[in-house]
Amino acid sequence: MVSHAQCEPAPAKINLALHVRERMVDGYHRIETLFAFARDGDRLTVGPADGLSLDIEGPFAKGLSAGPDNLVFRAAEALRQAAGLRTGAALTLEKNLPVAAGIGGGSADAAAALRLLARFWDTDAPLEPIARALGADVPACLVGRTVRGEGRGEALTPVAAAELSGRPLLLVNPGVAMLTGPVFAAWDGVDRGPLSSGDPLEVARAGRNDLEAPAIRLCPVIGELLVWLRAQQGAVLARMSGSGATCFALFDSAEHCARAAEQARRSWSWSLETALA
Ligand SMILES: C[C@@](CO)(OP(=O)(O)O)[C@H](O)COP(=O)(O)OP(=O)(O)OC[C@H]1O[C@@H](n2ccc(N)nc2=O)[C@H](O)[C@@H]1O
Ligand SMILES: Nc1ncnc2c1ncn2[C@@H]1O[C@H](COP(=O)(O)OP(=O)(O)O)[C@@H](O)[C@H]1O
Repeated sequence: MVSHAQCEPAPAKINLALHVRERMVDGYHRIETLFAFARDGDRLTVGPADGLSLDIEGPFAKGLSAGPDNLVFRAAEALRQAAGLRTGAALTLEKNLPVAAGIGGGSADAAAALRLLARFWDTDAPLEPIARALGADVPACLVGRTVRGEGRGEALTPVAAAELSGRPLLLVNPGVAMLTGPVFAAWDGVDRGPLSSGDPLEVARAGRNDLEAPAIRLCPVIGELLVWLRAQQGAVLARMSGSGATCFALFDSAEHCARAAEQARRSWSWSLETALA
């Protein structure tokens, strides 16, 4: 029996809106985004060991390296070094989220590893700098609540989003892995303006995902998925997350979400019926 202290959820990340503002001199793009999290995702467990080890199980374990390049492993190594520890950990990742899907699986796993191992190793080494070094989405995943991200997405401002919590959410992936780099590279370079501020649902609805158009150009089935999601009864907002290909819909009721989820299971490669955290 795994105790609560030895288990940590790694919830799926959703970009409720993602505005691309400009290409910076280092080649990266400055973005403004509204991050939110699902109630479900991957799951990480830990047990005692002399060295560091990682096992991956679950529906998306296949093809994912469990070696030192895995973000869980990199997070564990970085924390061990920052805390000056020599202790090990036997980690098991239950990989429920598709890989390279725009829902931050790797970033969520890295953040979960930091939270879990800080507890397991009983260290108060600051986690935020480690998160920043691991990837732009990792600081937001470390917070794990609705938050606004600027810069590369790592400069965070908290958002009051109590009314979003529990909102029925459907995630759907058409079965294609999207690499983030080519999608940014296919952006047309037009700054369509900032993300507004205020009520997060209104900010999201008034916003856009500027990576949708380039992702659809690279992978037209994403456009078909968005048309399908927007036609579902009770869908109040349907959009692509991150660089895709996963798209999400927020629903006005759990019943409408369940009905769409049932259809999605028949029509699309992967889907997850959940709610916003
Ligand atoms: C788009 C977002 C939105 O949350 O999520 P995902 O789709 O990855 O989940 C993130 O900004 C993903 O940020 P990050 O995790 O740093 O992306 P990486 O995989 O490191 O980036 C791969 C490549 O994409 C390009 N890239 C990435 C981020 C950015 N702000 N500008 C870029 O131009 C760069 O060419 C980079 O080498
Ligand atoms: N624990 C992990 N889970 C998923 N991907 C990982 C992990 N560790 C490293 N990666 C690598 O990170 C890349 C991005 O994956 P992921 O975080 O799932 O997608 P995205 O950046 O689209 O949200 C993948 O191509 C994969 O090789």
